[in-house]
Amino acid sequence: MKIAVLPGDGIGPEVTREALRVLDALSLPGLTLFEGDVGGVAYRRHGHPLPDETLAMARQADAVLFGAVGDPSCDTLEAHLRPEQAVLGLRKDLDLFANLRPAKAFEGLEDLSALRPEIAGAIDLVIVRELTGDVYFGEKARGQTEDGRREGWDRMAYAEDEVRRIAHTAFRAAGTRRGKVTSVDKANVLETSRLWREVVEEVAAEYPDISLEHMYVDNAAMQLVRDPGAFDVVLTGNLFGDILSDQASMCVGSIGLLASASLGERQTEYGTFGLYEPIHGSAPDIAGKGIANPMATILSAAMMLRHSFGREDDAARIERAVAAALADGLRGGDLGGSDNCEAIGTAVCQRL
Ligand SMILES: NC(=O)C1=CN([C@@H]2O[C@H](COP(=O)(O)OP(=O)(O)OC[C@H]3O[C@@H](n4cnc5c(N)ncnc54)[C@H](O)[C@@H]3O)[C@@H](O)[C@H]2O)C=CC1
Ligand SMILES: CC(C)CC(=O)C(=O)O
Ligand SMILES: [Mg+2]
Repeated sequence: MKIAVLPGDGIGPEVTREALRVLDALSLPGLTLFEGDVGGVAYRRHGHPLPDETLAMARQADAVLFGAVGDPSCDTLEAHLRPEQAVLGLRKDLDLFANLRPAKAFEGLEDLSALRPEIAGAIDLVIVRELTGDVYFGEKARGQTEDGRREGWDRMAYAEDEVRRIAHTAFRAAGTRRGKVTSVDKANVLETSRLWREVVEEVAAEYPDISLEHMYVDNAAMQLVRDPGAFDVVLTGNLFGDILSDQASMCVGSIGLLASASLGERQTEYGTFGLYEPIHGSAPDIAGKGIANPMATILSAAMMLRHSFGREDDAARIERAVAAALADGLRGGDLGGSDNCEAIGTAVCQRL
């Protein structure tokens, strides 16, 4: 079982280190780790945020464990050299079109949610976000209007097959959960969304036992804080899913808690090839202080064991250990506490 470890920038290396300690504590047989440069650190060492050797390492692995990329000192670089291009490039190159972002209440954490405890306690949803299309990957440019004003544009588009495959992912996921898909779009305004809705309806016909509702993204943002417990599977595009998942994290308690799996169709001898990362970024404001919450990355490693290595028992062990650490009062700064990154990693290891 080969894992390409790509820690990246900012708090990426800090949280990845703790996830690796947890994996190490499980003493899994046959695990081999390879580490590669990615993001701003790769740009400085190799002149590119996603060097060829890193890409080759990811392609040859059975799974990728990714920290985060992003570095304010790179913000003025040409777009294709920005650190963020590394994660976008990996997702596209590896055809990881299905991004699963589960958000579930932790017992004892309801009071730390941005929502009232009785509302927060009911949250148990998964955002199924399309990850290789939409406005993130559309043609983009800067120019000038005819009357000389600066303008910038990004093309938003989805082809029907792109919508169809992510819709199947969502309906299959709903079949293993509470049987409900909420497809989130902006079909009252966007042509892209009108096609999205049409194709989702076609796919829904193949899943008669799953209920489907459509919701505009502005309403979805509101409903997510009004009654998050009403959502089961949220199916949406790249841009809307990015925004709604950060919002969902605060319904649970913190962005430092939400994990993700980015999957495609490629199968290895152990499971589905995937890339696993916390939903947060490189958090430059707290980087280097050792105070980031590594739980999102640790939970991403659990998702890796489940989806890429078929080790459900070990995945559940990690998830129980994280829940137990929270139940025992472990709190990073993001949750108003003072436990540092390493202490949280240690606490999770002790509860495996
Ligand atoms: N997948 C990736 O690599 C992502 C990269 N980014 C990049 O990260 C950089 C920073 O972006 P931001 O918008 O600030 O988002 P961010 O998610 O890095 O941080 C937002 C806020 O949440 C806090 N935070 C995030 N993760 C935390 C953790 N584990 N523990 C405690 N606090 C945590 C940060 O300190 C900050 O106040 C940018 O360059 C951005 O492009 C952003 C999101 C995802
Ligand atoms: C570089 C960004 C597109 C990454 C991000 O914000 C995300 O995937 O959540
Ligand atoms: Mg994001």
